Amino acid sequence: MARYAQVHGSVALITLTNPPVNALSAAVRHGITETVTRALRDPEVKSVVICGENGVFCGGADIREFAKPMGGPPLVPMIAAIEEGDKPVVAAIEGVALGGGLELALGCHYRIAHTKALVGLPEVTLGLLPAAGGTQRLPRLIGIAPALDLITTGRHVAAQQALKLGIVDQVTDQSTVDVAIQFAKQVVGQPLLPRKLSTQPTPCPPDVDILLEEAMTQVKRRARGAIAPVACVMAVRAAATLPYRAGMQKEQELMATLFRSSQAHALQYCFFAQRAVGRWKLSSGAHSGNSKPRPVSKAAVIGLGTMGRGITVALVKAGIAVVAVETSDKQLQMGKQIVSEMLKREAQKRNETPRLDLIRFTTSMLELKDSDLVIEAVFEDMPLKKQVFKELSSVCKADAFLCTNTSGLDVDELAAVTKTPELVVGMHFFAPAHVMKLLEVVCGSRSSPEAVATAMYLGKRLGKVSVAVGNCPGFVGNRMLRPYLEEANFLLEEGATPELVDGALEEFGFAMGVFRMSDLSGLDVGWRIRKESGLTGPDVDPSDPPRRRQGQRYSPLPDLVCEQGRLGQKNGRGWYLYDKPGGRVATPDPKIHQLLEEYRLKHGIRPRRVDRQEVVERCLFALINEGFRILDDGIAAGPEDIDMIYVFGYGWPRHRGGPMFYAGMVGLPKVLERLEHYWQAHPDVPHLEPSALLRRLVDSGSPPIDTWRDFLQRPHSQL
Ligand SMILES: CCCCCCCC(=O)CC(=O)SCCNC(=O)CCNC(=O)[C@H](O)C(C)(C)COP(=O)(O)OP(=O)(O)OC[C@H]1O[C@@H](n2cnc3c(N)ncnc32)[C@H](O)[C@@H]1OP(=O)(O)O
Ligand SMILES: NC(=O)C1=CN([C@@H]2O[C@H](COP(=O)(O)OP(=O)(O)OC[C@H]3O[C@@H](n4cnc5c(N)ncnc54)[C@H](O)[C@@H]3O)[C@@H](O)[C@H]2O)C=CC1
Repeated sequence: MARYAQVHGSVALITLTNPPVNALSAAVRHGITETVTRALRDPEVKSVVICGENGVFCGGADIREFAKPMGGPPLVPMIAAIEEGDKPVVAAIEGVALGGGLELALGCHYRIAHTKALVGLPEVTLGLLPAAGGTQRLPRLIGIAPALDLITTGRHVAAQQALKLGIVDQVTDQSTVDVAIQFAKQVVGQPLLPRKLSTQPTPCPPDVDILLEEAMTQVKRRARGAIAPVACVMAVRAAATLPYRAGMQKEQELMATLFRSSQAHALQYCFFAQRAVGRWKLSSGAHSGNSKPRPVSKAAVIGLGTMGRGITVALVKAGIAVVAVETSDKQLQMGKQIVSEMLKREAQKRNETPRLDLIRFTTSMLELKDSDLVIEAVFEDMPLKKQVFKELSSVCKADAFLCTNTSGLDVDELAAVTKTPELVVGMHFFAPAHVMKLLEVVCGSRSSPEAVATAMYLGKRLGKVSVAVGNCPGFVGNRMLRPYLEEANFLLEEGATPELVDGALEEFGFAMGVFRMSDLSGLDVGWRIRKESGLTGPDVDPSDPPRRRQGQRYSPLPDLVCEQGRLGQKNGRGWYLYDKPGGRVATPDPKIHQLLEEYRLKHGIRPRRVDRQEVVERCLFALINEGFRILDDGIAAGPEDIDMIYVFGYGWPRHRGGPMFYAGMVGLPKVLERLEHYWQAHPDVPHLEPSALLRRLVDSGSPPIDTWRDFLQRPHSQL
């Protein structure tokens, strides 16, 4: 909808009204078309201001409408009618002008923004391009290079920078609408043609072809298989090389292809899933709507290792005071130095002063007595963690939240040693903790709604996507990772190389294949866990054949690699060879190939040709299968939760929507058929046995992903 008012006698004020972000729904487009026509026809009206209700100009097209047949007036002629009119139209931008919202503003003759406003063309993040003239008008306004940057990244630009780029004409910290109304009165009578962007030539540098070629190469490298960024470059090329009309034609053609693509569906699913996971619900009936977080102004971090340092930095960046505890002065000094450097680097990036004053470094737990919330990040060792939790329970104030960053240990077992098990939750960050956007909030069986709400809200304050999960070994993300890693190892046994497996997964869209990722994390981490669980080392049952453990197929290959002193990137040798210890340049290592050949010979394995399709199916369908089990066990509330965990924590390509969405796209019957096939070939690998939920869904006709919750055996039971 759009409200119409005549102000100051001669100015028509059109206000978009569609809370919360004034998205351009059919009703709003209808309202704009009608009110603009009225203003242009009314002889008393000399100029027009368009603004949005509640301090938000417009969040763009209504994304929810994309899944339905399009009705109402289309955006392109609506915006053209504004631009073609003979009365000056001023956009008064408060809050945001994004996507179709900015395209609407670009059709206006002038743009005035509030200092706090943000503008941008984020369509690429939804698998689309700005198809209401954005790819043709923005380059005409600000030039090819900056337009390419904004359109291919979708990044938001703050008002001051928008002014520098020439996107807006004026920035104000007063009432934007009042300033725009005054402005609209002043510009009456001034020539309008130069303000009609579609009539203007695109300013092109002499080397525009090279510029566009370089942009295309760069975008293809970054896109990891996403098609929208490539289409964006093609559309901007059209703005540089074709007249406006032909450019618009190209924009529409490219959009038509993108609009129907599975990638656009996946990215739009991610947009809503990211917001949906914030609305958590526990089996007790408590949910985000009825459970209030408690404020956290003083936090504490126990252990300043890899994770503790990142968590400290994340807390300080959010303005939260931290007491950081280590075991010895030496460890403390080392932690302090690294945290200080990290904070300085972070502050430098944002042109701010590092808030080192917010941290108190200490070796004494007694300093925790006024902390509101404590995050434990000591070694992954249950007896040690229990000892720490006992101590926390006696030194902290009675209502302090006690959180653990364990990557998979039992949160209930830790809670049981405290006096306040209801205040214990898992806050599972991902490395590097100040960068990675995911936080798994692990709800123990006794965690109170207030504790869950506080951890979820704290995650949000730290800029994370917080997902509530149940308590089981590995929670959601790491539990699903196990079959993925195991399948990758089995493929090496059967004939693949690390580079073949990684190549297939990187072609699928992962930033890093499984072996490069393992090298980065450190191969000794998994080795230690396998030793502790008796899978390798002196505790192995001597009656187990070499490639079987606890009745299942087992690959000792990763153990052999570690035994050779190859610990990954950190010491320059792992599944790959690196340029130097800690170096990032990975090259295939003939010694690993030799190790694989000798291993196969020793175990009588005849290597066979493994193709990329098998890599993707074995690794990813095994991971997805575990995802179905997690859903059925009530460890994740819905497929969106799993998908957001993989997109934000494990580098799953967003344009494939997350593992569960991907399964739906591939087709559940196909996933089931391939799992059956591989399970028959490898009956000693239980994770290949199709899960009961997958079978139920296929038996029920493979319903759409948003109805899967109706088929769960124990919905939310562990949350
Ligand atoms: C051949 C076909 C031709 C089609 C032509 C298409 C032409 C185009 O050019 C296409 C487009 O405009 S695509 C849309 C581009 N706009 C965007 O991507 C902005 C999306 N929104 C945001 O970034 C943040 O919500 C924003 C920054 C705006 C606000 O952030 P907040 O953190 O304050 O609030 P959120 O929690 O994100 O959002 C509040 C509620 O609003 C919903 N929402 C936001 N933007 C929407 C939008 N554009 N359409 C529909 N719903 C939208 C959002 O989902 C949330 O609702 P709940 O999920 O129910 O909480
Ligand atoms: N490294 C990773 O990628 C991830 C690790 N985690 C989990 O985070 C926790 C910590 O892991 P990392 O930081 O990698 O370990 P780390 O080995 O780098 O650091 C552990 C730190 O805890 C300190 N510490 C040990 N006992 C202590 C005590 N009683 N009081 C105070 N400090 C003590 C040690 O001196 C050391 O600095 C583990 O539970 C791990 O499973 C979770 C997510 C990712």
